[in-house]
Amino acid sequence: MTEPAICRSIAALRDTLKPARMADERIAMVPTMGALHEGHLSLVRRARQEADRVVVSIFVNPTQFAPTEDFDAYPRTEERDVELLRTLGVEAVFAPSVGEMYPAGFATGVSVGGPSVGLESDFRPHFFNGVAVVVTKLLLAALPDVAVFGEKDYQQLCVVRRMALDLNLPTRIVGAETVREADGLAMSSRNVYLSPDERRTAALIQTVLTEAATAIGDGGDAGAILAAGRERLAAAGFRVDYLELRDADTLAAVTAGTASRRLLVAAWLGRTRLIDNIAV
Ligand SMILES: Nc1ncnc2c1ncn2[C@@H]1O[C@H](COP(=O)(O)OP(=O)(O)OP(=O)(O)O)[C@@H](O)[C@H]1O
Ligand SMILES: CC(C)(CO)[C@@H](O)C(=O)[O-]
Ligand code: BAL
Repeated sequence: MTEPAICRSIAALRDTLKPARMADERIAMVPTMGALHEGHLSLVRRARQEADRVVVSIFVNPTQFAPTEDFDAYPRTEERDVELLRTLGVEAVFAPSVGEMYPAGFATGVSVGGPSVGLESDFRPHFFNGVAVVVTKLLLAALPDVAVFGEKDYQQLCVVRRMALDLNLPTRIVGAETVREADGLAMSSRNVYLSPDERRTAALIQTVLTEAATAIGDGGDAGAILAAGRERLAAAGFRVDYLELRDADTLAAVTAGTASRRLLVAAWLGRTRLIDNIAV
């Protein structure tokens, strides 16, 4: 059991990490919005394999939520989160206030093109600007050697990779596999919004993804397969934002030269928006 240092300020985080840095130890960061589940914990375990010290950030970032979205309702369970992290040997938990991250008069943006175009951006146009600015700030606060992000948020992972490359950030970005419930539903902090009925239906997302990925991989007509997938989800009560096939590296449209493909989905079940993806 390690007692993680709870750092509320960037200065406190840097002080906490200083001895490790002076000793030339490797530092890994896992950025989260808290309400931790097994998916997050798998990222922490991965981070521990990659480095000597692990810092986990817990920050519900207001700039990636639209005014109509669930910033206020987003689950906040810091005490329980720290309890879970205690068992995993985490050096520091960075849990700043909004004021610490966004001082009065904050006026700077980070805007990423390329993989942020389309998909999530068509439905959450503010989202990647908010993610890009906060991830930049988190990485500059901790200056980790490695940062671990989940493939569950596949487009976010691609955007962060692009940004780290373009801005010469001194952090290697590592993607970690999606952790799923027994019925295949991707773990997500927002799954707690689902009613028992919706929770049962939610597993259909993974079924549709795997069946469509297999059919497309076998050479089927992607357009027809995706249309059938959208219809199947709609018939079960989902409101589908997108179910699309993209280049797995750039997230551009698939062409004859595309080396690897990824199928990505976002769909609403009642008031809960679920996302998932799969390699094809
Ligand atoms: N099931 C999962 N498997 C692996 N990584 C995950 C999983 N769920 C989330 N992550 C990763 O954890 C990090 C923090 O994500 P976040 O705190 O937003 O959790 P979340 O469960 O995705 O919540 P939300 O419901 O807000 O999408 C991200 O890199 C995200 O991709
Ligand atoms: C990367 C992140 C922590 C930035 O707020 C968030 O988008 C998330 O939890 O995936
Ligand atoms: N998991 C990504 C954070 C968000 O949806 O706001």
